Amino acid sequence: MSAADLSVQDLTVRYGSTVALRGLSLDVAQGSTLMLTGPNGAGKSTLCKSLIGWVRPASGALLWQGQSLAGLSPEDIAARGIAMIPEGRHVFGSLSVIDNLRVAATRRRDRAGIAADLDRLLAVFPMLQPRLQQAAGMLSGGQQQMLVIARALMGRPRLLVIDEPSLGLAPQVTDQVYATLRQLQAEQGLSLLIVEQSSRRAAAMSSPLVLLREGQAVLRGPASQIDADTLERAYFGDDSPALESPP
Ligand SMILES: Nc1ncnc2c1ncn2[C@@H]1O[C@H](COP(=O)(O)OP(=O)(O)OP(=O)(O)O)[C@@H](O)[C@H]1O
Repeated sequence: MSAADLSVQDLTVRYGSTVALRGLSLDVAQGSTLMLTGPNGAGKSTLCKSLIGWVRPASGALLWQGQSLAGLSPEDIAARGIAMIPEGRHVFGSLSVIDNLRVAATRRRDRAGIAADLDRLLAVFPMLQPRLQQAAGMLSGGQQQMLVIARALMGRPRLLVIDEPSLGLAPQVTDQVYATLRQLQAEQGLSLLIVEQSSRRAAAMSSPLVLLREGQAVLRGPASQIDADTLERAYFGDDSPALESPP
């Protein structure tokens, strides 16, 4: 098994008196995908925000390639290769598609590298090519999702954290988004942590899966080894299945 790129250890996060994560531990292996699922309020977005320094944990550790992320600013974390796409597909609606991509590279000085990255990304996201001069706000939901993924990749992350990529998308469009993510992973060895509120969609990725409820991992394992009934019971909390060993 590959080394863990990301290791979350006994993480607790509080918002005032609300405990959003209670001693959560999980790993994302290098170049692999971890699907994180669970009902509303389970703590999924809180984990994403903790990883990129938007939220400070009360206790526990976040290790990236063996180094602690404690106390680092979001900019420092991004510079170490972690990017997050928050829920809601935030494109700059009045900017053109190409300018949305260029904005992501404003801190880079390597013009040739930027041009090469744009070419590479447009090969992965061909639907953006004929729309480069269009306002991003005019794109369909699926195209906007592709654009925010492409934009995040302009920073050359090693780990991409995506909060609810399928939100509001038709199933067929969601399939295209996932196919593109798989292609990126195969080509670039990108590590992925993907939040999916739908446990069925999360399980369909046949990757390791962690199901959160009330800030705790109540089920985990390779999706192929978790049957639909067990998944549903864990999700709704009717009966807590025994914890399996971590993926
Ligand atoms: N800024 C905040 N202030 C106070 N409580 C918060 C804040 N953000 C989240 N919470 C609470 O923390 C808990 C976890 O929320 P979080 O958004 O991480 O869950 P989630 O699994 O992502 O749910 P959803 O899918 O609804 O976004 C919830 O009880 C939520 O109400």
